[in-house]
Amino acid sequence: MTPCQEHVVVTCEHRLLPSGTRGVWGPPPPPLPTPPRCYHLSLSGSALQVCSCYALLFQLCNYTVTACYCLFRFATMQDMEGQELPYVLIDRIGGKHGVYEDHVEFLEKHFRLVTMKEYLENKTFLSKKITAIYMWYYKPVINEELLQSLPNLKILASSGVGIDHLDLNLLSSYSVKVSNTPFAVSTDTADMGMALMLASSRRLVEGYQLAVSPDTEYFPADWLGAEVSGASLGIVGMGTIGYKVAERAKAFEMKILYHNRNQRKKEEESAVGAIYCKKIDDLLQQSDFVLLSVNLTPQTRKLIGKRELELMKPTATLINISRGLVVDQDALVEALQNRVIKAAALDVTYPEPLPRDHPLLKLKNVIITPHIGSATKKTRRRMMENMTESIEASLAGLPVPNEVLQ
Ligand SMILES: O=C(O)C(=O)CO
Repeated sequence: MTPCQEHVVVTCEHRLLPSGTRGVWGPPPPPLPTPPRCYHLSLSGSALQVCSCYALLFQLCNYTVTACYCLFRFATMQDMEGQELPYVLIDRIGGKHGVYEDHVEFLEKHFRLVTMKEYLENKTFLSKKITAIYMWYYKPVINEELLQSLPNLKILASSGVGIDHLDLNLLSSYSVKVSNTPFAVSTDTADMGMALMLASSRRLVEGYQLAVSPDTEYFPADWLGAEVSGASLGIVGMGTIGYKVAERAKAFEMKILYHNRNQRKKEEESAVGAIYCKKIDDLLQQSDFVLLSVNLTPQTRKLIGKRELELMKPTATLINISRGLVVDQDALVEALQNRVIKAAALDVTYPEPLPRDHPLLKLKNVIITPHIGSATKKTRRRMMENMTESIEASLAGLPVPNEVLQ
């Protein structure tokens, strides 16, 4: 027998569960007032394997199993015969901001996907059907008009960890739950922080330009980088991503300082050798690299301004993998032009992309990447799977994995 999937929950009932009931955690629903009958469930692939595995188990225990209901993660599931898949609104498939084409096959096993275009063309029918929004990279844009038109909307699953693009109060006023994918993105985003730190300190972009330019002298003595190994790193925002950066920095034998709303547990600090700075100023004054990995909130908006940049060492580099608005960008341009700090490495800016004539694009001591912290194939797939799980759990009335709580 094929082994069952992880996280399988099965309830067996001698009657079919009421129509519309999906998998249930906890006690089975009350029996229906109709006599027991044998029902055929249309299940395929791993769902069937899970069911037959449990059916056998219950038969062995002398139960007559007529309906076997299961809910499981990461498994192919086909609904009961005749029962519709949940209608889920997406912006579009493919293109610049669309759901990835190679995710569609998976998604369509779980949902009836409705693109924005389709929705607008057939609003009367679809507005009552849609119970979830799958928000892939900030699309579709959510506003009051859309929320008003979707009376049965239960959940908005947003890709990535940042939720600064969402009005949580508005969503909650429509009783819509929100989920994100913080754990799926943390490893890659931490890697990106390290990549930016190394690229900036060792002048990788300039080095590349030098290497491909036939006219430039190759090893000028004044063209040296700074060491990452052994240097001090100040992490502002020690959440999942910040902590993963610390784990990586430990391998580079860096001195790690961090500033966070709450101090981490002692054992977590000692595992990476991180020292807590209650005051951000202390971290700014002592760090060779300052890495920003905070969420963008009203409290962190322009957290790093002229005053904070002036507190940093003139040899320091600012790395931003959080959100552009955490930094006062005008103040940063000025600080970089006047060598108040040495350099900046930014995966995020505002706006994104920057206008082509923006001064940040002209400075040699800046490297910029186009917000690619989580941009790997594996991570994007995991994000999509996490979003699917959250929608399914929410529609089944179960606790929602990665629910964003206000
Ligand atoms: O997940 C997010 O919000 C990111 O910006 C990752 O880079």
